[in-house]
Amino acid sequence: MVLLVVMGVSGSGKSTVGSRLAEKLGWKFYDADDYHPLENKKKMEQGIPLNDEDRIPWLCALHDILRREDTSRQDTILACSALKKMYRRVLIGGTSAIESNQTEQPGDNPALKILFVHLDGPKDIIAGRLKKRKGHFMPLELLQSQFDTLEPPSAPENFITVSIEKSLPEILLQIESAILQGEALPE
Ligand SMILES: Nc1ncnc2c1ncn2[C@@H]1O[C@H](COP(=O)(O)OP(=O)(O)O)[C@@H](O)[C@H]1O
Ligand SMILES: O=C(O)[C@H](O)[C@@H](O)[C@H](O)[C@H](O)COP(=O)(O)O
Repeated sequence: MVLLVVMGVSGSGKSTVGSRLAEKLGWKFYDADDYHPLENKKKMEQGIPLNDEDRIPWLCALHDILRREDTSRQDTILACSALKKMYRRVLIGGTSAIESNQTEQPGDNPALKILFVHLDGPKDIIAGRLKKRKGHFMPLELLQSQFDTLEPPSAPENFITVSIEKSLPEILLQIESAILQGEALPE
């Protein structure tokens, strides 16, 4: 059973890659954008970047969704910016990750095993794609703040990095191959 979070800055391709992969594999798909409270969306629409206070409750709600799917052994893909290491810890451990600053918890609430797929690429390419994208609440001027906030995943986090300069089919194949090689099962 696999829990996969496709992460990266706005416009890196999270929703596209996540939904296509879920469709290809027959897995469940969630887009974190659908779970932002209205205030968060309004803020972003006005060109104001979100802060930790705005994001933590949203990430806790997303953790609860992943926890539920994990309990029912449902392979699941979530598209979520997850820009900071702390945000990824919340996705893994929920509120206890904030309280204890740890992801490993004993007892009946163990940390979730998540593979983070970081869609990584240069700002100019992403800006070009965002300019072409229509009907989305996220304005282009927030892209710099997304890059400023981004803490790319690093060891010992469980992650792979995928270049957004590849074609979509190549990206999907790289992720599928990482899953087959057991990258999603760190123990
Ligand atoms: N590998 C890719 N090659 C070319 N275009 C892409 C690729 N991945 C995503 N796109 C396009 O880039 C834009 C942003 O992708 P999207 O999935 O909305 O990003 P995000 O969910 O990270 O904000 C979309 O118009 C999408 O079609
Ligand atoms: O944490 C955040 O600041 C937001 O989640 C942001 O990173 C996310 O990207 C928006 O939801 C915009 O949506 P797109 O990522 O689809 O542009």
